[in-house]
Amino acid sequence: MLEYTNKNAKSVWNNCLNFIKDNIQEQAFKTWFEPIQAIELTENALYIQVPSQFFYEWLEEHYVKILKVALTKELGAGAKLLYKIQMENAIGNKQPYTDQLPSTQRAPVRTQELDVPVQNKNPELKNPFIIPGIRNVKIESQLNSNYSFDNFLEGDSNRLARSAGLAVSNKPGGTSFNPLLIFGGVGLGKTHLAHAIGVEIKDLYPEKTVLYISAEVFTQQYVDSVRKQTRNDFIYFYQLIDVLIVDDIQFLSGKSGTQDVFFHIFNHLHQNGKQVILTSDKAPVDMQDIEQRLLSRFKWGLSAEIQNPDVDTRIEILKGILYRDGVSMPEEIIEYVAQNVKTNVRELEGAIISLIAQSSFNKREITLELAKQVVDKFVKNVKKEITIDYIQKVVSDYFQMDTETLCSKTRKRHIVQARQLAMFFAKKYTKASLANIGSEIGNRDHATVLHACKTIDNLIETDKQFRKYHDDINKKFSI
Ligand SMILES: Nc1ncnc2c1ncn2[C@@H]1O[C@H](COP(=O)(O)OP(=O)(O)OP(=O)(O)O)[C@@H](O)[C@H]1O
Repeated sequence: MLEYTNKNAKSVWNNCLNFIKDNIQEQAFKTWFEPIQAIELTENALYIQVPSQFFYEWLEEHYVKILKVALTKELGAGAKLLYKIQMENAIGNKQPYTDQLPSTQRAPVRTQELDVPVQNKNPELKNPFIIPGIRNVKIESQLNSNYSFDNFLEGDSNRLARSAGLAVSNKPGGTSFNPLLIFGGVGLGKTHLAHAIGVEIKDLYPEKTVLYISAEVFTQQYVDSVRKQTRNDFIYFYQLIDVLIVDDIQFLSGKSGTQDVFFHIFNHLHQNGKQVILTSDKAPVDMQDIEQRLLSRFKWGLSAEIQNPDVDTRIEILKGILYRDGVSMPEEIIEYVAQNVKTNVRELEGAIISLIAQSSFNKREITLELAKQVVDKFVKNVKKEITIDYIQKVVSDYFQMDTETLCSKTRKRHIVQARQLAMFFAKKYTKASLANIGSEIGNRDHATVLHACKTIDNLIETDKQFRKYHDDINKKFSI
């Protein structure tokens, strides 16, 4: 009887596959349909087995319509598709077993059955942090213990983000700040705060699995997992985390595969009351090439901005560094440095450290005169860096593309506009001729550069969003 049913399930499924194959791309068919097994047919319901929960979610997300059409053709209007999820490596059971789920038409993706902690089912998953061949289920947090709340000075510029971070640390997953998105310009302390939250949680809740990862490393791991066909392990791994901290989330921009996988991981964690902390160099509203559904999730919790610190906070930060390094310095020198290095905290740190170094190497007393020399050099050096190369880098970083793309021949509007902005800034901030600018930025002629500058002037006048791009980037050059 079972054999008879199996045979029917298979033939019904085969017919469905033939139909699906004709309607989707070959690679998608291979990836998402070939691994499926038809396992049972009861009246109007077909049970299929899929290799993972992620697989199920993907099918429901992307292929539910075509599945419905195919199955209705085979089994009539009341056709139902039911999924069984294969759980590999179950404890004490070498045989795969399944969790069962109904098909939906974008109904809730998760059901009770799926909420069973993945941990227990898959103790041997591959940890993307571990070199192949070495097994280790213990997840290292990758946190930097030098970054703590104690040495993250509070000021008006970061009060909201810092307080929200503290609240999240005290009750990870239990506040409405989930996700907590910390955003702000370069070198203002996002990474520091993100680590501090993780370190504090580890102190308060040592049993929680906390993981800090940059979006860049996350992307590399995902790409590797696709290459090595360990995508499911990758997803399982991330679903084990209690507190996931992803730094520089804007890096996911334009990477639709990684965004997709992150979306699923995010949903899993969020629905299971796990805490997600994200940092970004822009507010969600300004992120480009990030899928809407992901952006809307970023906005579920709290987006807290870190701004440039005011002079009082800069003084406190400098004092913190001096205290840490056991160096004393006259108040007027600290104030001088704080008043003159305004760009961001990283540069403030850089200036005071070079001042300390200068004085100790040259065995000179730290005087206001020495401070002036160092700061002058420091600030001037930063100014000197505005070259066409630097402009191309800043503009392409801002739009999350590489400089090759910026300079390419493409006519895609957003790339053309980024290129035109780079030309515009090159004209504004360098002494290079139009012809020179053109030849460095995409090998164009002087007329193209002239046209670019006019177009940008015009866009700044007429397009509010574009003006914001211009102003954001311009800030990076005006020191
Ligand atoms: N409020 C603060 N108190 C003390 N140190 C700070 C503060 N804000 C930033 N810093 C220090 O400034 C430096 C730069 O901070 P961080 O790396 O966290 O910046 P970021 O915003 O993540 O920058 P990026 O966008 O480049 O990644 C770090 O050394 C950090 O410790």
